[in-house]
Amino acid sequence: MTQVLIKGFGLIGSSLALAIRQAHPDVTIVGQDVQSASLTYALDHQLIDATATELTTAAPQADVIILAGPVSVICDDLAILATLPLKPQVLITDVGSTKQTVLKAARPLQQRGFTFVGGHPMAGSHKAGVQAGRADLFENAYYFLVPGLAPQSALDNLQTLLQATHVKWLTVTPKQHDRLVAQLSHLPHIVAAALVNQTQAALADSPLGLRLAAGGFKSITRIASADPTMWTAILQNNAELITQQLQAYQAELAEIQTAIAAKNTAQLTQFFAAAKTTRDHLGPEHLGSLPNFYDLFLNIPDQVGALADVTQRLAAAELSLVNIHILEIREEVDGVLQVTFGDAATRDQAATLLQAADYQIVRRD
Ligand SMILES: NC(=O)C1=CN([C@@H]2O[C@H](COP(=O)(O)OP(=O)(O)OC[C@H]3O[C@@H](n4cnc5c(N)ncnc54)[C@H](O)[C@@H]3O)[C@@H](O)[C@H]2O)C=CC1
Ligand SMILES: O=C(O)C(=O)Cc1ccc(O)cc1
Repeated sequence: MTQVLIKGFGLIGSSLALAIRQAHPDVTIVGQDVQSASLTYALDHQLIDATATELTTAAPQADVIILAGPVSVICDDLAILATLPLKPQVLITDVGSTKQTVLKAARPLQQRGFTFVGGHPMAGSHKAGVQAGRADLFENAYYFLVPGLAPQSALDNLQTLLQATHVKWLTVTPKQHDRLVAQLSHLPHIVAAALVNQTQAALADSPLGLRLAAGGFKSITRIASADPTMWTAILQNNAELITQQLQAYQAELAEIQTAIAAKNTAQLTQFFAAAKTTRDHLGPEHLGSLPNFYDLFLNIPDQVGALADVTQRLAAAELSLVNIHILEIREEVDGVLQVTFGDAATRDQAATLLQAADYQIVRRD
């Protein structure tokens, strides 16, 4: 029976596990993570069949190894794998957001004759952790494959294993990959985080400050909620290309600053018109890549039927939810219920409906 080892069992690792389970229920999935709570959750929810504590002992048993920790950890793991007595036919892959340093780190492994295929799903979320995992997270998204020295049969096997992700496969070189994602993903994350930090500082003396922000600020900065450890590793592993693109972006900002100072109406209008034309052709957010999901967190009383009451109210109003999850509930203490929706409008309608029924909404994101 095929055994798949997934090291780094967070958002991406758990979402891939769910997709593998869907298409290949007979595959044994072993999870490894530094956070034992993630593995307990994964076992409890049947995302994995077993846990592993050490790569050194788990990897030699595996037929497929998926490295899904932060990029820096993936590079370290590849160096360790090169020293282990792996199965000769093992297929090793990763999901890291950068590819040049990853492929470089895979060289010793390849020199020993093992097969490594670099991978990167262009879908995800600003949310981290095993509990955010979804089988349909990658639907319609592009999934980069960076074969390096791997034969076509290895790419075919990986695509078969991950067929339930319903991604669009795209084979690229490490450099092509890193250039594309520096511009489309890494630079936007820097811009979002910089905007949040600068706004926080600029409005520090305003009593309501950031809480006054409308939808525009929230949608352009959503990805600033992403995991800091993951993004530090990404920036360090794609530093050169990100630096070049940051310089080009700063030049764009300087140009618009000059146009504002010069009261150059034509240039200002052209600036927004060009962006609007390009953005309008991108299509709806849920098609193509980067699906999103929207959460409501509400207090629920420790009473039999509380969960059913919430779901019945939503069903009666024909508000469909993607997932529902009790975060904590202790005897005689209120619990927090996380209800996930496919779009912001449905989530907001659900919030209004539940508030009217005296449920307290503690957070939405
Ligand atoms: N979040 C996203 O939207 C996307 C992320 N990626 C890439 O996928 C990888 C994983 O990202 P996520 O799943 O989002 O992050 P995550 O934070 O949800 O999961 C990462 C997991 O790795 C574990 N981990 C960290 N160091 C470890 C170590 N030394 N040994 C074992 N486990 C370790 C963490 O405990 C965590 O559970 C990263 O390389 C990221 O760049 C790729 C596409 C999208
Ligand atoms: O949530 C979003 O919009 C993202 O941008 C997700 C994402 C994060 C990292 C990647 O390497 C790919 C996709």
